[in-house]
Amino acid sequence: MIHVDTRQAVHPDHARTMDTAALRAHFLTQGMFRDGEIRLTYTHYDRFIVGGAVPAGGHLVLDKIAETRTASFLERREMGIVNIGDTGRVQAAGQDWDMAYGDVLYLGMGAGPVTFSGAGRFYITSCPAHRALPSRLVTVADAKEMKTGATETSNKRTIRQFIHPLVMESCQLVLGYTTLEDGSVWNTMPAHVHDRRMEAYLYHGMQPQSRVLHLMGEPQETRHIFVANEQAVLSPPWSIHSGAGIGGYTFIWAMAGDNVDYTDMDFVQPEDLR
Ligand SMILES: O=C[C@H](O)[C@@H](O)CC(=O)C(=O)O
Ligand SMILES: [Zn+2]
Repeated sequence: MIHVDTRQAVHPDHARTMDTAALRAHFLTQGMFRDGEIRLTYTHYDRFIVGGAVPAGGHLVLDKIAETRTASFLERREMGIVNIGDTGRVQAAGQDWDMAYGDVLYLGMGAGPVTFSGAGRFYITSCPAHRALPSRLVTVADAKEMKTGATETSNKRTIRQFIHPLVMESCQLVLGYTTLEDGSVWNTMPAHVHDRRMEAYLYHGMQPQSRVLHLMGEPQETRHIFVANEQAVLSPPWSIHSGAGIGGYTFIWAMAGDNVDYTDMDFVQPEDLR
């Protein structure tokens, strides 16, 4: 069973009028990881898709969805998959890959139906592509690691870049994940925006009772969303995306847009946030 939820793009003038329920309905995705299901959210920001596939020992096939009106999901798209569960298998284009926890799989345009099996909890990201590039498994050892932040500023963390020009080629997709050091709580502070690219943050590795206070909105018009484990926030091009957690967490960041330049960010210092 494949379930797709569509989210329209929201103008920042509209977003600033929203109450908590409306902010959550437009920008938060909940319940993506359910046993035996593929659950996707299609956002009109850069036509990005995020979702979950939990085969729970069975097989799940992502072949096509009505929303793209293409013969196959990947006909004109590329995909990045992160396994946030136990070892599982992904099959596409006559190849199969065993994915351990934390591994990332890139599937190029035209790879055909995608089959998920095993004990994996697969986080799916996808965006339009303009040419077929080779599919590739990127393990944690292959990723580019970046240490940033400091204990004094409560934001010491490791950023791992997987689908990134320094590691491999993609069309639009840029993806990796960031893990907070014990006792550090803040991600992406100082905050930034990049109007050229939308972004999605999937928070995971959290205790069930824990929450991340995710910050969004224009830098001088911020709002917050309380996020639970395995929920994602869709970040519009005009929005900051930053957060502080009650306990430890990891978040998968994925972007699409005009460039694949990870360093292209317009920073906003804390004193300029409102
Ligand atoms: O555009 C890049 C993204 O927002 C993230 O990679 C930032 C991040 O992981 C962090 O600062 O912890
Ligand atoms: Zn960003």
